[in-house]
Amino acid sequence: MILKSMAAPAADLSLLRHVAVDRNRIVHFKARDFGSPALNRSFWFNRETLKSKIGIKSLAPYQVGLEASKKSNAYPCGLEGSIGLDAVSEGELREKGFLGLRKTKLVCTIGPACCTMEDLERLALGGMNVARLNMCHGTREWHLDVIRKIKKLNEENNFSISVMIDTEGSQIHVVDHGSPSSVKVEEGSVWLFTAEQYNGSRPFTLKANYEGFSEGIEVGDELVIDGGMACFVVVEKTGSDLHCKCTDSGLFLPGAKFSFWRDGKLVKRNYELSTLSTKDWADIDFGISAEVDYFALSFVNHADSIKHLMKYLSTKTTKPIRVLAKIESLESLYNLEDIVQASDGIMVARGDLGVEIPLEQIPTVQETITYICRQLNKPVIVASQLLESMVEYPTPTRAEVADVSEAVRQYADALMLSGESAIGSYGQKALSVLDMTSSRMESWSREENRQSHLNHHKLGVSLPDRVAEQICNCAVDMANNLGVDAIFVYTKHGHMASLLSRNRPNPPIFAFTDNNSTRMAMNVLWGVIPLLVDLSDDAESNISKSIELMKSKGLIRQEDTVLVVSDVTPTPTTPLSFQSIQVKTIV
Ligand SMILES: Nc1ncnc2c1ncn2[C@@H]1O[C@H](COP(=O)(O)OP(=O)(O)O)[C@@H](O)[C@H]1O
Ligand SMILES: C=C(OP(=O)(O)O)C(=O)O
Repeated sequence: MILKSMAAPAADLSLLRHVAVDRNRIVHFKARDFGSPALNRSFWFNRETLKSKIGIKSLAPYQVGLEASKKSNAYPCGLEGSIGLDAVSEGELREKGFLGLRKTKLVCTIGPACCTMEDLERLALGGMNVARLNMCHGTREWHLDVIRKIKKLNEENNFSISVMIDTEGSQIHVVDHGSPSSVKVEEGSVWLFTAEQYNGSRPFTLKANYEGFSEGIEVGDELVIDGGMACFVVVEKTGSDLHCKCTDSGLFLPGAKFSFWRDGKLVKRNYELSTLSTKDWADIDFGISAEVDYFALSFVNHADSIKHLMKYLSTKTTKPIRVLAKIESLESLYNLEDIVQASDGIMVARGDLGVEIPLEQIPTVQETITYICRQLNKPVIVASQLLESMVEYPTPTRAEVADVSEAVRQYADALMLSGESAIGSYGQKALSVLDMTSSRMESWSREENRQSHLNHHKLGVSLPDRVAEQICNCAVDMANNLGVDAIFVYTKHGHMASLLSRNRPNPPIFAFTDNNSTRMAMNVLWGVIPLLVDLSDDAESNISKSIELMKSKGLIRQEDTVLVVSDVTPTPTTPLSFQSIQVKTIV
């Protein structure tokens, strides 16, 4: 067990790395650090520019994203035709060169504000790597329509957007006042919290969504709405109804989440609910038939629910669908390491987490989860309220930009938009802010050589496949020391690609695979550009073919150096299994 008492103010975050900072170091800021947009880009660009660069012709003119002004090492356009690289990465590579490729992946929640073909296309061009569908909202028909549109865009415009289904989960504790807008709560007012279901709204009454919502709750307990939007004390309990007096005024938003606290600690309530509800199982069957790429499982408290779902998937489909665990409860923090081990990746679901642990602990908990995920070689997505103000406003707050930068500085694999894209008026702008902010922080981290602060002594001893792990660690050291332009890796299941990514190398990792599920799964791996290609049993021929193809398209050129990691499995022609590192200079 890694984290012991998250609710207590002095939660044990003993595994949290303390990055050594030399306080006497004199920092010389370079003039170029200031004032210039990331990667010499101006803030807004004409989407037509990128479209024409990547050969997409079907779109109407409108503004989205960021302009990539030409870098001296930009690549010339080559022959038309597919080399298994998606159109957006190919366009970015031509525009900005190897180091200009963004490493941090971007996830967008799809909702009513961005569900037309044109909206989705804009998000794809703006850098969306994964489209998330939250099954808390909308009908299955609506979700299916979105999935079909995304698949059509992938096929017709050579995008590579993965689809994620996020389950509703059965442990959501929600109260509602029955009116569509927010309701003010005055200090001293007494409210009834009831499980009685009725239509419309009643004064000073809130409906809880679950009958047993007040089980184990006592007079004197504190009731906190949405992590602090309003606070109450329980003054009377009648049956399952609670009469609560407001101690800290605030607001009830529709569908507010709540938690109970006693003596400064969260009251753990063991509802007899399983992580996956009947509706969740039906949504999972829906996701299987719609051939989605990931399931994000809500309210995972133990590794068992992840294992259970994985087992179910293995009996229902031959297509590997990756299972991500959402960390959003206190219980999940107690079992964090087991959950990370069992899952294919993690989402730090800060929205619900902020209802269960004090808000001031979220930043350190996020850093700890990110660190543990990297140790255990699992991708991690940082989610919720990254640019919340952009649901309403066209620019983010400075604090939001700082929050995004912090997640990138921590080397999270991916960042996620929720309401900003699903219901906000400025979804594409929010995506471009993520794109620009992460690119800027990545280039700063690279210049500052920050990846050398990663805890290397722990990398290399923590995974079962230690040979592959060591090969990848050494490969990344070599790649950084030699200053190669790109890393190439050939991978069936994405394992070697993830081991390389885990070391957060300076050059981008081009991961060649012949498996489409692997390609889509690699969309959440930091710094990995997946390519879908035919691979033969002959590793050397795969390497030379892909280099030739990239060269013929003008994507690599003479004098570029590429570090190649290959993992050869035994075949009749190559009976030995071996892994190799080669450095090739393009001639
Ligand atoms: N498919 C959808 N249909 C309607 N509204 C949606 C949909 N997906 C997301 N939303 C809206 O976007 C907001 C933010 O999304 P998200 O963070 O995923 O959900 P939640 O607020 O339930 O945690 C939701 O509160 C909801 O209003
Ligand atoms: C991502 C989250 O989950 P959901 O949107 O389902 O509440 C969260 O709580 O932060």
